[in-house]
Amino acid sequence: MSAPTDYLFCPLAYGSALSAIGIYLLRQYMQGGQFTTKTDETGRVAIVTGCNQGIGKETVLELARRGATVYMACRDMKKCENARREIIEATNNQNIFARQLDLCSMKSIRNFAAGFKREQNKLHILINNAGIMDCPKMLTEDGFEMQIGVNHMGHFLLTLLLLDLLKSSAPSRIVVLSSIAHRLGRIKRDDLNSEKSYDRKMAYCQSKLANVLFTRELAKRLNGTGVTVNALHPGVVNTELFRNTPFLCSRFGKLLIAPIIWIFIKTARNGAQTTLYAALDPSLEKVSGRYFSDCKQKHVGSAAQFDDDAQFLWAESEKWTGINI
Ligand SMILES: NC(=O)C1=CN([C@@H]2O[C@H](COP(=O)(O)OP(=O)(O)OC[C@H]3O[C@@H](n4cnc5c(N)ncnc54)[C@H](OP(=O)(O)O)[C@@H]3O)[C@@H](O)[C@H]2O)C=CC1
Ligand SMILES: CC1=C(/C=C/C(C)=C/C=C/C(C)=C/C=O)C(C)(C)CCC1
Repeated sequence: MSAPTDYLFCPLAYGSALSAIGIYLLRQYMQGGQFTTKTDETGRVAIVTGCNQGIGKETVLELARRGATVYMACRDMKKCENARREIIEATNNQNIFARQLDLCSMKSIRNFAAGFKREQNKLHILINNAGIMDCPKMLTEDGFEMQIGVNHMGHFLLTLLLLDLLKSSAPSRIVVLSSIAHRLGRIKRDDLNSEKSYDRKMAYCQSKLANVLFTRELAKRLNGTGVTVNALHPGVVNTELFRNTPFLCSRFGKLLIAPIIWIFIKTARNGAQTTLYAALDPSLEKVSGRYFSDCKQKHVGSAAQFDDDAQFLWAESEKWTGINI
């Protein structure tokens, strides 16, 4: 009979142990940079859009732990209330509020901003987090293609409606959740609303490029006001964002692809780290118009460096949403 220690010499056991350690280390590495700087956010007021789940919820949780007053701006009030209750229970911060905001509707956005201004006379942090990806062709209430409508136009209107409050509360920050996908995007000057043709993947990439171009143009316009605006890629994060991505949501995807992706994909908590860094890190107080990933400044894609595209998008966004500053 062989002794149990004989297994130590079995190549198969060695191989498996080394693979398991390798997979573990790779997964740890892929979780990315952590925001560990201690800050006290007591007395600071924040809005986070689309935060009943995913990266947004984890962002609110950490803001709440640090003492901030947070307005959770969500389209589904039942999901928002549940998340709010969980966050209050976990942090004992009672200053967390749930308010309705549907970025598919300019009326809802205007109602949210007006309601917020009736309740608060300060706003220090605006986090444009809500997003959708890969959806079939749909239009918002106001006739915008859904991905450019929610991811860019809705946040454009919301930000401009809140800008006076952000300015009077300076130093204050705007954080825009973009994506590495902006690198594949192109601003379709002749068909921004995808009326001539619609490709669901490219529509997402265009909307995330719009996030970076918006950040670029807004940073210029805010120069000297004490309000900064930065964009970021949170990493590839395990959230409901993939709900419309068929190859991942199919049985095949869940059984065969998901376990491989699991190695590379961040948890929502780790996906929130770059947002928290951009919103809170004291070293970024005067940094504006930049793009971050893994809690570090990164270069934007070449399509995000065209000032004339940024100005075109700004002018179109003003036209579509009927607001200008
Ligand atoms: N996960 C990832 O790998 C990556 C994410 N990102 C970006 O991060 C951000 C957060 O996404 P993530 O947490 O991953 O995704 P989730 O799908 O988990 O969260 C998105 C949130 O946005 C909300 N939302 C969607 N549509 C609207 C709307 N019309 N009005 C208001 N809220 C809305 C959703 O609400 P509801 O629950 O009601 O649907 C949800 O709370 C997005 O901007 C996304 O583009 C960027 C790169 C990679
Ligand atoms: C398939 C596959 C991957 C998945 C990549 C994905 C799914 C990227 C998604 C990016 C998104 C959604 C950006 C959103 O804005 C990894 C993890 C790179 C490596 C292993 C193979």
